[in-house]
Amino acid sequence: DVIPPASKTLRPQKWVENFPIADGVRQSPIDIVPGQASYDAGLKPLDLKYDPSTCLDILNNGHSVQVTFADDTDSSRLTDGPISGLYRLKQFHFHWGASDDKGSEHTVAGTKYPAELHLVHWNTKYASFSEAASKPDGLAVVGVFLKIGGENPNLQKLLKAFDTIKSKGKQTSFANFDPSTLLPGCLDYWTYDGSLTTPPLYESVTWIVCKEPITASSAQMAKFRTLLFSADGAAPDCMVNNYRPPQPLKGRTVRASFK
Ligand SMILES: COCCCN1C=C(N)c2cc(S(N)(=O)=O)sc2S1(=O)=O
Ligand SMILES: [Zn+2]
Repeated sequence: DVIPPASKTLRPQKWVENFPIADGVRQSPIDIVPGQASYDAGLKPLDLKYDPSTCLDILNNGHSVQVTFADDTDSSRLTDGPISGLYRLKQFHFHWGASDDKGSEHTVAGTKYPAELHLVHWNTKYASFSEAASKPDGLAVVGVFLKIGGENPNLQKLLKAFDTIKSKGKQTSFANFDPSTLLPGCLDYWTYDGSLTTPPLYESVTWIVCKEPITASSAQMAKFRTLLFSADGAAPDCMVNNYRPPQPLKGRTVRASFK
C-alpha cells in the first residue's frame, strides 16, 4: 500500500507521540507580542563575528537546507547579547511556506513572515555541539525574518547551490560564505528561553529573534520551494511549510533589547 510522504507522517501534531517534550514548558517557536515584551536595559548588543573560511558545505537534510561550519575554533562565534560566555556557530538553515503569506516559525503579533533564518550556535562551556545540544544553556539560535522585497544579492550564492542538493541527503561543498551578509542592519532583538523547533525538541535554546527582517524577492522564495523533502527516486514531495506553529508561552517572559 502507499507509504505517505514524510511531510504527512512527521507533521507537528504527531511529534508528541515520540517526543513528549513537545508539550513541555519552554517550547518554540512562539508568537512574539511586542507590547507584552519587557525592555531590559541590561541586555547587551549582539556581538556576532563570522569567518567565511569556516564555511564547509550545504546540505538537504530532508527537513531544510542547511549550511554547516567548522566549529573546532572560536573564529565564527556569538558573544554578549543575552548570553554569557562564547557560543560557536555550527550551522544555519531556513523555514518557509508554500506561499509568501506563511513560512516563519516565530510570528510577531500574529504576523507570519514568508521565511525565517536560524543561525545555530553552541555554548563552548561544553566539549562539543552534540553535548551542548541537550543542555538548558547549550544553544543560542539567532532568528532572522525574511520579508518579500527586492532581490537579495546575498541569497544568490545559496540559491544557486539548490539545483545540486534538490533531494534529501544531497550535500555539496560550499566555501567562503559569510553569514553576516544575511543579518539585518539593525540587530535589535527579542529573547526568551525556548527549544529546538523540530524533534528532538530539546529545551536547550536561548532564542534571539531580530526585530528587523531581511528581504527576499518572491522569485527567490520560489527557489526555496524547488527543494524536496523526498530522496532521489521517491515520489517528489516539495519541501514547503517546514515550520512549526507557535507554542504556548506557559508563563515565560519575552525580553526586548530595545525600547
Ligand atoms: C546532537 O544533535 C541533536 C540536535 C541537533 N539539531 C536538531 C534539530 N532538530 C535542530 C532544530 C533547530 S531550530 N529549528 O530550532 O533552529 S537547530 C537543530 S540542531 O541543533 O541542529
Ligand atoms: Zn530552525
